[in-house]
Amino acid sequence: MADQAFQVDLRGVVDLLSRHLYASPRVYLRELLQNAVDAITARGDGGGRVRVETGGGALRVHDDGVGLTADEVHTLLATIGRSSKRDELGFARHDFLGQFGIGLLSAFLVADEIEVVTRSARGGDAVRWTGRSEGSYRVEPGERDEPGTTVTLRARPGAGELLSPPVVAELARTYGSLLPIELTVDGARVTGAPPWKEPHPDPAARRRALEAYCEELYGFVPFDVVDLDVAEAGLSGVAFVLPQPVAPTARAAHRVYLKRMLLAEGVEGLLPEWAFFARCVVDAGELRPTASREALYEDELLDATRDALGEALRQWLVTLAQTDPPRLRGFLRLHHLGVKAMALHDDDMLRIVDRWLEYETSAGPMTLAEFRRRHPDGRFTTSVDEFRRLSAVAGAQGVGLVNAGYVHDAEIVERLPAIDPDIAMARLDAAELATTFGVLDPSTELALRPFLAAAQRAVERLGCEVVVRDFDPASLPALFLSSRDAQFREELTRAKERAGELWADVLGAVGASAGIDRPQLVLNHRNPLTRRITALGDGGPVDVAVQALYGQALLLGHHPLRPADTAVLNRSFIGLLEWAVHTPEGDQ
Ligand SMILES: Nc1ncnc2c1ncn2[C@@H]1O[C@H](COP(=O)(O)OP(=O)(O)OP(=O)(O)O)[C@@H](O)[C@H]1O
Repeated sequence: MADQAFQVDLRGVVDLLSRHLYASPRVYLRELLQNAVDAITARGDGGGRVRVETGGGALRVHDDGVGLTADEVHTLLATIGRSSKRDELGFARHDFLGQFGIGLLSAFLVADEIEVVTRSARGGDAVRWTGRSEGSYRVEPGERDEPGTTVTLRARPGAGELLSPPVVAELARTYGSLLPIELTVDGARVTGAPPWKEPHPDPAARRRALEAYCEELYGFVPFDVVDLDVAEAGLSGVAFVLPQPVAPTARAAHRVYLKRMLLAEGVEGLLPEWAFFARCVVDAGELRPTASREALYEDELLDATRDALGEALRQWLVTLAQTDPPRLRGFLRLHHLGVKAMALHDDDMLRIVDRWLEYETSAGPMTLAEFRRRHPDGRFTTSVDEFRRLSAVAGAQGVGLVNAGYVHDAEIVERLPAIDPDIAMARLDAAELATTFGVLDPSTELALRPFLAAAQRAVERLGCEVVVRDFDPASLPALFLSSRDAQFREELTRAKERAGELWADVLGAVGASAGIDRPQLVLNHRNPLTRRITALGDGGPVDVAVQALYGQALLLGHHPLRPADTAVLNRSFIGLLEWAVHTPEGDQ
């Protein structure tokens, strides 16, 4: 028995295409334009015109391309999935836009009947092919003098809008305005050269034209325009640098043309992720579309292209640093996050960050390079809270401090030796600040002994050690210092409680050698209030006052509050209230 061919009801296939392949029925015009351009390419004698005509509820697309012979009409237009544009291996033939053999079907998204009148440039008579959406077609002699093809669609009920003159004109402009042929809609020319290839009298004029193009497309005047060229991918175009900061998580969408036909306006993944500060418009001859022709096909070439485009943007930045530092600073103010992300892997970017990006420091905002010049022995903090807490104290003591608490900052500072091995910036160990606090003179120290003993008792249970020092700023009554060493020791204590005897001994030995180093509550003798508290006599509220200073120092430093801390904070507050409003005994 002979093999039978499948019978396919086109309505099911078209339904499938419209639901799952194409984002919108608007693509029908793109597919018709694509076929017309491919036919012109196939004819191969240069020139070529495509005329689109609207009116009377119908759409006509005329091309002076290669056309089809009667035989070709039977094989190509009657078989879904049959394309004349693939070679035996199934790869897309390089010059064509189409390759899958389903494009023409998309016309059924808007019409129930497609008519193709065609005459082959290779000879033979004109042929008329009429296909219907339920799957039947008819071939008969057609009328046409010149080689080429005319496709006619009549709007199906409900699809009239999509074939109306203004919508057709808009669709033709959207998809086809960069096509390398002459495209007209009802006589009006739609096509022109890509704006980045248009000739201009001088660079300033070109720049103004591209800015205007960006404003028309995206609604913003770009911070800068970067030319893009990736020979491998046959790609050219421009990147517009955004004039506003954007969230790095916002997916950057680019306008991509393939062989001068618009692929989509919102193509993702064209640039490396860090380059979220740029929007591109590019045309590529070698990149491949997915079957829906709405996204780029992920392959090695796209990978390599992405890298090359990233390199172009990186080069732009390096050049800006060399030629126009004020503009570079302006750029960094907007897009420091992207640049910092680059600096994690790229030495040139790291140099730019080091030289040009301003950081918060204890001596005001300045670049890391400037900071190192002023404070060869400076320190950095790895959290914003720690910086806020300690910068005034550090500054007052001549210890330079950089806030490296924001995203990527600590890693960046730690990576600086990659660009200069002599750069060594250490993390701040909060306890080291205490050692540079001014000590009191011996007689004051002696006089404070009884107070210190009482103060120590008041916070003993909280695992903290009280010291009195003399430091700036005088407005700060007390400071809580938890050194990493101290945290290490706390961890040890906890581990010891968990571990068995054997390990406890080993850990104990480690602990002993680490020295006694508890978190410190440093009371500031330069602060008038603190000074009055240290002078409180036996009957005074030393307990609650010291606990209140402890609580306040914790809050000020954004330290996490343990349940015991919260309890002490409450108790001291109530205690102080009682002192404030207590009734002298005689009045009762
Ligand atoms: N305007 C035209 N002039 C000449 N041949 C055409 C024209 N339109 C369609 N054809 C022929 O019909 C075939 C099928 O067209 P269809 O649009 O379905 O697929 P395709 O363009 O090959 O691929 P794709 O699915 O990627 O668009 C084409 O390969 C081409 O040979």
